Amino acid sequence: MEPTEEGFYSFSSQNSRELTEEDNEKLAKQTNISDFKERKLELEARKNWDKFYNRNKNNFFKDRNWSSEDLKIICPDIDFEKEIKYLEAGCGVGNMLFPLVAEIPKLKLFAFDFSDNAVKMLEERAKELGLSVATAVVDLSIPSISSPFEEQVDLATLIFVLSAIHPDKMQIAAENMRNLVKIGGSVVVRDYGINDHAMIRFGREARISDRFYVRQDGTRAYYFDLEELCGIFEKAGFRCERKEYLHRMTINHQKNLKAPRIFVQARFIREN
Ligand SMILES: C[S@@+](CC[C@H](N)C(=O)[O-])C[C@H]1O[C@@H](n2cnc3c(N)ncnc32)[C@H](O)[C@@H]1O
Repeated sequence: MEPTEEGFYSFSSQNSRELTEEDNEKLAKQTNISDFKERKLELEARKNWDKFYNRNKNNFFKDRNWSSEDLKIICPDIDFEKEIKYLEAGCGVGNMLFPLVAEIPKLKLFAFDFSDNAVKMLEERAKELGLSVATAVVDLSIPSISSPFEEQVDLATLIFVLSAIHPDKMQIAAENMRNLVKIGGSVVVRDYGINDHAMIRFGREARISDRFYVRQDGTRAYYFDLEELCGIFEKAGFRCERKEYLHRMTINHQKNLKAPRIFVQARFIREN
């Protein structure tokens, strides 16, 4: 585990991290919210993300500048010199899509999110940049959605999206992704992993169910076990081509704080 830059190291593995005694103490103090509040959060999921984007505009998530290099490693067989139909599913304001197309200009772009505000902000940025992006407002957790686009894509990404969906509806989301991607096409997922620092840090009255939490602003986050993530996509008709936990340690020397971030990352290929 060599530092890759000051205060930061990074590696990937097939295992998440072991919990420390301190982590276990923090987890033991977490308590569940009521069933009533859980149902309310589900009913208001779209509204809460819409409010999130209204409040934060496009300033919250940073452009994911790792996107093109990482995608080329995850999908070495895809020829990015050719036109590739690429969909950012759960696009937010396009923090994956914009840096990606800056590096891979031949991408044909598609994007959707269930937050109207997010999609509007993405459209504005696309217009400023003179980029053509087919956009739609789509809720991935509704069974059997019909594709808002005329064509199925070669490659789709779900970046920190599935974790925002209720675990009971993740299977539906994966099945919907199958309809959006052509046979042989890929879905690349990056999301929060079990035992991530942020999962341990939640306090009382924030746990909805096992590894599923609500933030102060009403948005939710699930922390995945890698095998569980693969199971969801395999059941939806995908083959898992690659899977890993990504380990990142951010260190604040001044405050003497360490934040061991854990993400899951996988590539699924539509089989039939
Ligand atoms: C953490 S943000 C990530 C946004 C973007 N992918 C990125 O990398 O910055 C999660 C996104 O998922 C969207 N989302 C949550 N549930 C969704 C659903 N059921 N259908 C479509 N989008 C959803 C939210 O509106 C939000 O934009």
